[in-house]
Amino acid sequence: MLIVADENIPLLDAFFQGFGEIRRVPGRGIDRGMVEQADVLLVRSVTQVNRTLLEGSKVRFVGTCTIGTDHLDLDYFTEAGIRWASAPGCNARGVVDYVLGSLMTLAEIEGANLKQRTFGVVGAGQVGGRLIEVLKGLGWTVKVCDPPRQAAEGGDYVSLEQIIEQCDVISLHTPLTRDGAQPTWHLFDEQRLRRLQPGTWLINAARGPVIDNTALREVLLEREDLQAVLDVWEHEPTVDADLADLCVIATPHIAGYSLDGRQRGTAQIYESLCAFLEQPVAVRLSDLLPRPWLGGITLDAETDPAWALAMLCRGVYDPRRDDADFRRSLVGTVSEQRSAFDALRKHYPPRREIDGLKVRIEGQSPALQQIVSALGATTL
Ligand SMILES: NC(=O)c1ccc[n+]([C@@H]2O[C@H](COP(=O)([O-])OP(=O)(O)OC[C@H]3O[C@@H](n4cnc5c(N)ncnc54)[C@H](O)[C@@H]3O)[C@@H](O)[C@H]2O)c1
Ligand SMILES: O=C(O)[C@H](O)[C@H](O)COP(=O)(O)O
Repeated sequence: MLIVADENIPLLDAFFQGFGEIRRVPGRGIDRGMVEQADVLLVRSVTQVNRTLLEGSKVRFVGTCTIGTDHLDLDYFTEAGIRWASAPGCNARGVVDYVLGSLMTLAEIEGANLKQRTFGVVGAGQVGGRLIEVLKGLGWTVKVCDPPRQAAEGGDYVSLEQIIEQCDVISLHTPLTRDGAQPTWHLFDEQRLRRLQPGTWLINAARGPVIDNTALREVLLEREDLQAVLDVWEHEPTVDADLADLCVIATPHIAGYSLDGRQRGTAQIYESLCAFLEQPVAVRLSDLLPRPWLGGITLDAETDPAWALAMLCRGVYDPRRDDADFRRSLVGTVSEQRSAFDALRKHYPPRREIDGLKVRIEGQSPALQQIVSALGATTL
């Protein structure tokens, strides 16, 4: 069996060497010639997998080690009888850590009290759902917009217009869709961006085109009160450097790049391939993941809860380093900037998730206890 795989997929040998030959290729450069003789194609989000790439090839299974699937032509897969799998939820916790780290940074910059903010989460799936749980666990006010979920299950949801009118922190966690009843392409267009409440913080760690980037640049130029955090960009790996300049935090699509999340993505696709081939699962991620290294933080019961929260979140992930590295890369020609975007991602340093955090509270502090459990960390 020949497996053609994006060279940036971690643990390729550990999971897939038992199946046959693995041919590693650069994800952005995968072409017809490379996949013609492949039985299995393993990708990440940077490879467009469609008729143009696959027609006439031997590929029978496509696995994307990512949550997002907007780079896959699923209609074509159905037509061609190609089985596929994605990795739902694999790096959701990493994205939540990114949002929390960004909120702590924004709060510090603005001297804001997060308790007094109203949080709007757009998209309540694997990422948004976890984020809502954490924010509510912290006792903060959260409003949720998810029309597909609302239609399917009912529940306590608000409209996007209500999010815009009532929230001063808005975090986007929808897939990128162009068709269907609730398309998300340019969900935040110029008109909606202009209606954001004074002082709103807008966070996008979903997909770049969920916000009209040109309109956002115009609106941010006019309205200094708005703060934008962007991890994803229209036309990646090309980034509008002027827009990045106007953002309070700008990063190169690494919100979900926790080591755990990336390795979990590979593990989930391995399990799907085993199911496709009707083979038993022989390799376990738990045997491969390095030990959590965030063990053993001790807090005194007298510790200020707001300080403790910021310290715990930023101890796990502080977006300021990625922001600084990214801004330094936005120089030179467009082609140099595109290469730098990919290089920052390819050589991303290991980062662990907040679940691995172990906290000892010395004395009794219900407020600190609430924070630790809301974050999903373990109390020692
Ligand atoms: N920046 C990153 O590193 C990173 C990492 C992981 C995922 N992502 C992106 O985040 C997206 C969300 O991930 P997820 O795991 O939560 O996906 P999910 O499929 O579990 O959840 C998406 C939710 O969005 C809802 N939704 C769809 N259209 C909507 C609309 N018009 N308005 C409001 N809600 C809508 C869906 O009903 C669903 O509940 C992914 O599709 C991916 O594009 C980015
Ligand atoms: O959809 C996802 O899972 C994320 O956006 C993922 O982190 C993208 O990373 P990439 O596949 O581009 O390496």
